[in-house]
Amino acid sequence: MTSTLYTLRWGILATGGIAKRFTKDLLINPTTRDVHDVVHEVVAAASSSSASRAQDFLNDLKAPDTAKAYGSYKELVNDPKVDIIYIATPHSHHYQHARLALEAGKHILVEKPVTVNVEQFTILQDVAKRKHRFIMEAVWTRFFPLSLEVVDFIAAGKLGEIKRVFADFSFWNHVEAEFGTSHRMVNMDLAGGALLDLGIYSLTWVFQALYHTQPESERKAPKVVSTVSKYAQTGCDEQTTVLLDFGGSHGVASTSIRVASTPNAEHKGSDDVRIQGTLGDLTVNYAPRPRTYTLTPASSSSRGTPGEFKHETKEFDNGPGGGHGMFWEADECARCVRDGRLQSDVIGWKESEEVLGVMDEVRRQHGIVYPGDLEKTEYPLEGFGL
Ligand SMILES: NC(=O)C1=CN([C@@H]2O[C@H](COP(=O)(O)OP(=O)(O)OC[C@H]3O[C@@H](n4cnc5c(N)ncnc54)[C@H](OP(=O)(O)O)[C@@H]3O)[C@@H](O)[C@H]2O)C=CC1
Ligand SMILES: O=C1OC[C@@H](O)[C@H](O)[C@H]1O
Repeated sequence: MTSTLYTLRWGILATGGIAKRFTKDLLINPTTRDVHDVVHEVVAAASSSSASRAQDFLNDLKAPDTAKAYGSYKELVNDPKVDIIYIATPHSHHYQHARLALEAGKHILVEKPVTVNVEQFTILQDVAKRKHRFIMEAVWTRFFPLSLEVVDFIAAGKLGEIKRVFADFSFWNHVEAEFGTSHRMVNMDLAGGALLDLGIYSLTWVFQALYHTQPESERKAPKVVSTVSKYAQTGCDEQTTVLLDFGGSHGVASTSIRVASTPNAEHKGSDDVRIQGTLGDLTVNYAPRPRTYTLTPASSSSRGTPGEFKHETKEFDNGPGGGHGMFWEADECARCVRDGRLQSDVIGWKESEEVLGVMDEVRRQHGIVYPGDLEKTEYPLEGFGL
């Protein structure tokens, strides 16, 4: 138990949608979520377009007056007051921006997916080791108390042997009208497509249940087959289903930007995640930002060993203190940096790499290649605002 309060000093790289949401969470007092060992300070933010955009961002969020606004990412990563950089640019740009921050000696939290392919992430790991700096992929879902409890429940064997996992994260959109061709969701120049943006959450649940719950030495990459429908206007994947075989246990990870389990705001379909073990079934209401899970034991008459749990739905507060739930991953960064760790156990480098490996394989199976320099590992490259 740490008795002193550790402060992690953040620099925010980019000022778009998720940067705003994450920074708002950083500014919430951790005691509102019963966290008493770490605290966060927003020291600076940078926009690639102008310092005034970064200043507006800080003002809108009511960041402390001392927070600096920069008009370039380079200035931000060279600010000696910043410990860690949160990289919130489109996925296409993560590798170049992560590299920029690491090379400047900063720890990094990189939005999902950490890079567009395994090759790029492998190089980031090498740089992090060389510089002795922390990197984590910002898969915030994994740090929700609900996720941690579900993973512990499965790892303790309480659901028996997990045989199947179905996980979906999808949006119900009129793709042509709402995303057109330039929105980052569909724009190949920004590594768009359902798989990397949303499907990563479906894969996260499959991996949480079938990979992370195994002892580290027994974790193995799954066999992968997949089907993809492409968006006619840009060629990105608009609907992807991946079958994963973990040595006889199956995962089905699906994603779509056309249809979803929430057709409209009032009416929701079934839960997004279903985990089936030999002792029972566990469903989770919503893949990225879970709030409830429901346990259903298998009928004891059909089993030698009945599960030691009852049918119940458990509800969690997924946004204490008025937040969105992104602060839990930030708390993990603070503890890892405080303790001199280069990676987290909750989403370590190997697991991010395996998930990315599945996405690489799906893209390989369907000939999806991001254009220009997006898949390259050379650094620095022109055109990334460096
Ligand atoms: N964890 C989560 O829940 C979510 C995660 N994400 C992830 O966050 C990342 C960013 O998504 P989001 O915030 O929605 O995206 P936005 O388009 O809202 O913001 C991206 C920001 O990146 C900067 N940027 C730098 N270069 C470019 C470029 N060439 N084109 C566009 N923007 C550029 C801009 O900031 P500036 O002008 O200040 O430099 C821009 O505002 C993605 O990787 C996505 O997967 C997104 C949504 C939710
Ligand atoms: O990470 C994400 O989760 C929520 C979605 O709104 C967003 O598009 C995606 O990037």
